[in-house]
Amino acid sequence: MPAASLLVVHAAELVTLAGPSGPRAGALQGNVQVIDDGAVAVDAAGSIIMAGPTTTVLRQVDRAPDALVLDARGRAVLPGFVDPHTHAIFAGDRVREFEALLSGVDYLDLLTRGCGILHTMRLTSAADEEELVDRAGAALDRMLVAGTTTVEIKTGYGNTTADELKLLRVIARLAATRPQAVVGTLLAAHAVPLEYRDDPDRYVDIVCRSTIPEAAAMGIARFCDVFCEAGVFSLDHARRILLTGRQYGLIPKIHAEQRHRTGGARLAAEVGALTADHLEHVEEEDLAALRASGTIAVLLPGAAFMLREKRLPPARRMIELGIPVALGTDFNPGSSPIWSVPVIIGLACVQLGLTPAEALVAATINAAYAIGAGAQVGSMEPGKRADLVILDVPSYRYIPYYFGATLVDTVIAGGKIVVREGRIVR
Ligand SMILES: N=CN[C@@H](CCC(=O)O)C(=O)O
Ligand SMILES: [Zn+2]
Repeated sequence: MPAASLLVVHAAELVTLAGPSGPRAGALQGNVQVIDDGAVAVDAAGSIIMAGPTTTVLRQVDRAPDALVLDARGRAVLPGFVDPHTHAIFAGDRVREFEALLSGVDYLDLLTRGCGILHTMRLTSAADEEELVDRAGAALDRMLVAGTTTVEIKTGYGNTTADELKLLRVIARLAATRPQAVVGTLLAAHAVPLEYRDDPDRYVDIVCRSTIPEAAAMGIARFCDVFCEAGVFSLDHARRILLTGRQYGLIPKIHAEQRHRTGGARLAAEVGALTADHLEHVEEEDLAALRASGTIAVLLPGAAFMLREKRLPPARRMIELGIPVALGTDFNPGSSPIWSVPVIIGLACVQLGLTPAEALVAATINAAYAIGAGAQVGSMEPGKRADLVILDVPSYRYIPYYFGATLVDTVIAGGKIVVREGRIVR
């Protein structure tokens, strides 16, 4: 066993999330594994050596001479949050559009008028790589302060193949320079650019014949996603895009049944998508298909909240059926300008009826499996990346209870302290 170079000891509650491998479903959805007076030992390479009761860890793990010991008395220690669904690379914002939404304008009508996602696509396509790295980096800093140590980032605001490839380069630069682990997703089919409005098939041709093959060759994206929605990309478009992505080695993911039921959830099951995301408008037979295919439901209550969506995903029914549920922020400038996973946990409890334990599983280990990183992050287990969050409260149960509050004191990413007393350590 290597010597510990960092030890966190005497946590009031060490919430390890340790358990059998694979996403947690049904009765296991709420399996968080709490150790009172717990400790975690981290090696010099930034991996977890052991998590357990403080007395056991101190007895069994040797300490390097210069080891740093953090006393977490009175505090809860959790694995870093994993955000499995963000659109974090964009230029500008849509604060004025938010006011239009509040006054009753429909989110999808904005797209029809060339606004919404298309507005962000224009600004993002015009921005250079440097500016986008800086802007997304600032967003990732905010996420870090809120406890996110692993983040999935989608492209999707590029107008052309070249713009989408630019966004992939931004993802690669963020992955190389930020404290968080970053996972990339190609979302070339996010909105039909205005010039293809009358012939969306032609745009889908470009996505399938040029964007997907060229993007896959870069080796940056791991997943291929599509916004399957009435008036955006049809079920047939989505099928073609996801199958083409799969042919090029990109694992399917899908924005499904967000504003209307279009068959996206059943398509997810058909093409073996790892996740189906949103799912506000699913019906029982869609859930049966997801259950049968083992697809993870990624719920995004921030978007439903900001868009004042009346219909919410049937999270309790999903858990009852044994569908693993994960949570994401869906951070983006339109439907969810929310970067905080704790806020999402609060919404998931209050609006979707998850227990705090179920929501925590959804935002850590299940979110990790939702981006294919369940063996590396999402729980405190030997060999995993030492990503830890120390709260300034004694239990994870306070996260939804003190809704919207900043309870994160310290964040450790890959064994390094990156946030202390709520501030980034440079
Ligand atoms: N629904 C599609 N995509 C995003 C919204 C992106 C935007 O509005 O800019 C979502 O997941 O909610
Ligand atoms: Zn999204």
